[in-house]
Parts: sequence; structure tokens; C-alpha cells
Amino acid sequence: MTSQKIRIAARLRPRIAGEQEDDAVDVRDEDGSSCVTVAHPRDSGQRFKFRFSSCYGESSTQEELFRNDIQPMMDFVFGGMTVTVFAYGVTSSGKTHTMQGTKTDPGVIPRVVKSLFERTGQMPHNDTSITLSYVEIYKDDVYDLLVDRETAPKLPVRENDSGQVFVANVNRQVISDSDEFEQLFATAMKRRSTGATNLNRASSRSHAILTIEVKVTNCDAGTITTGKVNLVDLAGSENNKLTGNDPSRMAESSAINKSLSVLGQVVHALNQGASRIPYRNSKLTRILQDALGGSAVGLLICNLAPGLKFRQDTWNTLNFATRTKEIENKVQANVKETVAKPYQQSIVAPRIVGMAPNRRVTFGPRLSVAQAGPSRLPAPSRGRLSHIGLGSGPTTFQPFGLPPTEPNQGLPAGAAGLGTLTEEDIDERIAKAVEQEVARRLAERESQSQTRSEGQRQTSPQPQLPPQSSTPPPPMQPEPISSGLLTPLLKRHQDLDNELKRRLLDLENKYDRGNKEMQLADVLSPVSKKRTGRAYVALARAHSEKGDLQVALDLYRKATTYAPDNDKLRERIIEIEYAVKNNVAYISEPRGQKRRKAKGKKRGKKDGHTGGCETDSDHNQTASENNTLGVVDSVEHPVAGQGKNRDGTAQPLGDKKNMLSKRPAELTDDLETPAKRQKKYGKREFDGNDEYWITRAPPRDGRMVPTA
Ligand SMILES: Nc1ncnc2c1ncn2[C@@H]1O[C@H](COP(=O)(O)OP(=O)(O)OP(=O)(O)O)[C@@H](O)[C@H]1O
Repeated sequence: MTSQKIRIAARLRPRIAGEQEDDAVDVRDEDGSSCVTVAHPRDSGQRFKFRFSSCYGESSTQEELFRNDIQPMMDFVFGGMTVTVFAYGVTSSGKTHTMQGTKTDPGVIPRVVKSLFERTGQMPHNDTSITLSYVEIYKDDVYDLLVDRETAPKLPVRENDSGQVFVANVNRQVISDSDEFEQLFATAMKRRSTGATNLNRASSRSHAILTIEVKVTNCDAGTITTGKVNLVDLAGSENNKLTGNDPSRMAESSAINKSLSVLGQVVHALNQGASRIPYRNSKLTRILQDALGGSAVGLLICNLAPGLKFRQDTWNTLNFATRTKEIENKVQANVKETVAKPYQQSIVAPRIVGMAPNRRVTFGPRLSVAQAGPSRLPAPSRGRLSHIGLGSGPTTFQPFGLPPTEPNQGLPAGAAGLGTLTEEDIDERIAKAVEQEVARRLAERESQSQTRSEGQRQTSPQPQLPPQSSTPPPPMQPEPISSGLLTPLLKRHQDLDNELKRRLLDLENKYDRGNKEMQLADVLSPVSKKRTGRAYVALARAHSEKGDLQVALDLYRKATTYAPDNDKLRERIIEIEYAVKNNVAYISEPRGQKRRKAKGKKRGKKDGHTGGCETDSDHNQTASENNTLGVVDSVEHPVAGQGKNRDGTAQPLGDKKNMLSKRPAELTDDLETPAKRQKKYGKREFDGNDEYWITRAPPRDGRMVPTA
């Protein structure tokens, strides 16, 4: 792992028709290196200088930029690293021109693709593949540009086990040459949201991210190297006085400015070494997380528009670039060995090597998921579960056979038969084996219980059974049966099969439900997410007060999908889990304690604290950052304003649609209504913890009372 600062390239575009000549901004050579200079607003004799990794003037060419700054980064891609290039600047500063270019004057994207293919063409001994995905972030929703817009759903953004953020369910297209790319890209570009503004006839209304993955399998070295390049054409920050946007354009503009403002906050937080970086405040920063303080190599192209008209924007862009160049990434390569590692050999190889087809997999008693090495077991999918023995009896529990053993192709001992399996392949096979092992054990347990119950039947006096003999009984033969009755053997097999089916389906349903919940949470707006979370919490609380702790626990767990960062919620789940596990009563926090906390929290918010979303410095930054980016008007605080009046005070009951009014009828009977509550407690109570109105049992001492 090596540290690498983000590189900055500034590019000043030439004047376009109708723009006035002046020297407000220029690029010049000074002291042996080039820099951008901006005229002092009040003293034209003075100029501010900005130095970056490279600076390109109005006459610079696409070829120059590519050769100096982009081409050298391709080495990183082939070394298994992720490279992110993003074009940043005010609207009409030339971002799309730089990234896409035109047919006659291609930009960074087509040049990168061409260079990748040229390079893979020089690797005849390696197996290479180039895969493409292309998405746009429009009003903070992610859409696939490789599918028709009419049918393109909003795509969720997720994080994998190793903390890497990715766009889920995105189309990934393998391309075999530059021509195929050009066709695909030309169609995708037409799907991107663009519109005319006063400043740009074809202004991008979205951020577009093209991801190219390069996979090189080196059979000699036994490695698979997966590098990636993200080419990002950001939408431009907009000054709505200049763009003359209509209301629909204003909504887009506000979303663009907001996400760029969050980008500014992220950069600031990184520079401050803040403990919490607000990546999650916009999809853009979430997706670019790896490039900003993560493990990718980054290049920021700062596009600048010439002239006095854009001086303030130029100034903002240059300030943003100056802060960004301080960000340091910990660059990591993604290189995997194609042969099994020691932990995999010890578990997988001895069992599977040379296994006869259709022999049952018999893992030793020590095998567990945890022992299957540090690998991440893929979550069971419908496809994978459903093909295990469903639909026929237990004899169909097939081993997770590798293909018939192939001759050892010079692989290390112990890896024989694994061929060129990748770590993922092996992980997947382990997962399958574990699933099958679960199925086998279920079947075994079932058959043991059948044997036991048969044994009991045999020991009890049953005149119709033959006398017991000391010799082992012959293999059970199905007896002729009277019509309409199953033989015991068939019946046993069928019961077993049904039980197995039932359990596997339960497992699948559980997985599907969890997945749906996640997907739903991903597509909801932050406000709806919060509301749904609250609704679950309200129901959970109602159940916990009824003593129905298991149901309450399930509901609280569901609520965490919508409020993953809520520590209180997690704490409550742990408490209830403890209560359920140890069979002790669970009692909610005493009221007084909570109210005090609530007041404290509200005071904190008034003072500028944001409920854990940002640090103080983040918050203070909001104003300064936005001033810098020139987007003060569009800033929305992520937390402030929810569940409160405009003046920051809590909304009284009745003014707000509280969650209790949405409770199912069966839950409301034995709960307090707001009127009952008022009668009982004399005044209304606000639960500052989760910002919703709740019913509460009379205060009791202590949090848990053992019942036994
Ligand atoms: N280096 C350049 N050489 C020639 N023309 C350029 C150059 N850069 C930009 N232009 C022209 O300037 C105009 C605006 O450029 P472009 O659309 O790329 O801006 P943008 O920053 O992507 O704008 P937006 O954020 O609104 O999408 C276009 O007509 C483009 O052809």
C-alpha cells in the first residue's frame, strides 16, 4: 500500500463565439513551470497564481492532456489499481469536451479505451477482458446509461464486506474492441440528461461515471490482476442568475449544486483529518469515496472558463483544487493468486481432490463457516439454494463436484484439480458445499429421529412385528402396500424432503425479505427512510411494552435498515436480545432520564450540532465551503428541520402526523392514545431520542428485572 496525493490538472478553455476578450484568467509559464493566474478584482496590476501538477492554456490540445496526465496512469490500471479521473468546473467550462470530446477531436474517454486495447493487444500470453459500466447521477438518483431510460430503474449504492462502495445491479458489458465501445458509448451518451441553459446549449444535468474494468489473467505467474478506471464528467456548478434556469432546471441545478457542495465538504473534512467524512450525504461522494481519501489513484481536471464573467467561478474552482491536492489516498493493488491459498487447501483440497462423481461430501465435524478462511461467503441466492435437492428425495444431494479431475498442469501440490480457480470460485464452491452440508445434516438428523422413533416402536410390545434378532436387520425393503397408502420408506423420504424444502424455502424467503428491505431502504429518500424507520420503532416499542419481545426485536432490527447509524437503536436491540436470551423482563428507560437527554440534544442542535452527521468543523464548513463554491442558496442541512418547527422547536403533537395514528388496530387497543396520555401525565411528552411521539409505560426503576 502506498500513499499518493491526488494530482491536479487545470485546463482553461478557449473563448467561444460571443465571449469578450479580457485577461481576467490566463495560463502562463513562470519560473520554469506553468501556472494559472487570476487578476485581482480591485487592483488589475496584481495577479494571483495557482500552481498544480500541470496547467493547460487555451491553445492546449486533447492529445497533450492525454499524453502528459492520463496515459501514465494506465500503468496503475494494469497494476491492479483503481484510477479515478474527474472533470470539475463551472457550467460551460469544457468538462464534457475534455472527457468525451468530439468525433474529430476525441477526449479522455475514447483515448483511454483505445490505449487499453492497444496495451492488451501486446499481451498475447495473458487472458485479458475489458468490461464497461456507465451510470449517471441525476437529482441524487443513480441510473444505468447502458439500458433504455424508460426501463432504467434507480440503482442502489451498496458497500461490500471490504468496505468498497459500488452501484448494485448495474449492467456490465464486456467489449472486445474500440469500435464496439464507440457504438455502445454513442448510444449511452444520448441517454444522458442534458438541457439548454443560457451558458451552454448542451449542458449536462447529471454527473456521469464511466467505469472500465481491466482483468488480466497471467497463467505463468498464476495471478489475476483487476484494475479499474473511473472517468467522471461532473455536472457544472451553476449560478442561476447567469444560467436563466426555468423551475425544472432550477430543481436540477439545486441537486447539482448540493452534491458539489457535499463534495466540497468531503474534501474539507479530509483536509481537516475529521473523524467523520460526510461521504453519505450525497450519492456522488459515496460513489467517489474510493477516489477521495480511499485506495484509488486520483486525477482532478479543473476546467476553467475564460473572462471576467466567470472570474468568481474560476476563483472557487481553483480554491477547491488547491484543497483537493492535499488529499492523500492509500493506493492498493487488486492482484489475486489463481491457486488455492494454504487455508483453502486445508479445507477444500483434501475433500474435493479426486472425489468420485456423485459421492456425498462429508466434511469433518470441525468445518464451520468461520473456518472456511477469511473469505467472504457469498450470500445464498435463490438460484443456488433452489438447485440443492429440491424436487426429489435425499438421494439427489449431489456433491459440489469440481469438473472431473484434470491432469495436474504444473500447479503446486495440493492445488491439483483446482485448475485455475480464482479465490471467488473457491469461495463460491465453499458456500455451495456449506449449503449442501446443511441440507445433508438436516436429512441426517431427520433420519436419526425416524430411526429412534422406529426403535421405540420396536421395543414397545407390538404383536404384529416379528421378534427381534441379534443379527443386524437386512436392508429395509419396501413392503407391498394396500392401495392408497405410502410405504413407510417412501413416506419417510417424502417427509424428509418436504422438511428440507420447507427449511430451505424459509431460508430463501428470509434472505429475500432482508434483501427487499435493503433495496427499499436504498431507493427511499432520506426523509421517507427516516419516517419508515420511526414507524418500525413505534411498532417495536408498542410490542415491547406488551411484553412481545421477539416481535419487538424483529421490528427494531428492521428499523436499523432505515437508520443504520442510530446508536441508540443498536443499544436497544442489544438490550432486548439480552432480555430474550436470558428470559428477563425488558423495561424501557425511565421517562425523566430520556427527557433530560432530549433537551440536551435539542440544545445541541440549536448550537449547530447535527446529530452525529458531521463534526463541528464540518458544520462550520458548510457556510464557508458553499461560499467558496458559490452555491449558498442551495444548501440543505441533512438533519436540521426534520421533526421540528422552522424555529427549531419540537413540533407539538397534533401538528405532525405522528406514527401512532398509523398503528394497526390490533396494536392500539391496549395502548395509550394521545388523549389518554395527556389525562394521565398532564402534559405531552416528546421523545427526543428518535424525534417521534410515543406511548410509554409508567416509569419504573432499573432497566431490566430478572424474572427468574
Ligand atoms: N478545449 C476546448 N476547445 C474547444 N472548444 C471547447 C473546449 N472546451 C470547451 N469547448 C466548448 O465550450 C462549450 C462548453 O463546453 P462543455 O459542454 O464541454 O462544458 P461543460 O463544462 O461540460 O458544461 P456543463 O457543465 O454545462 O455540461 C462547448 O461548445 C465546447 O465545444
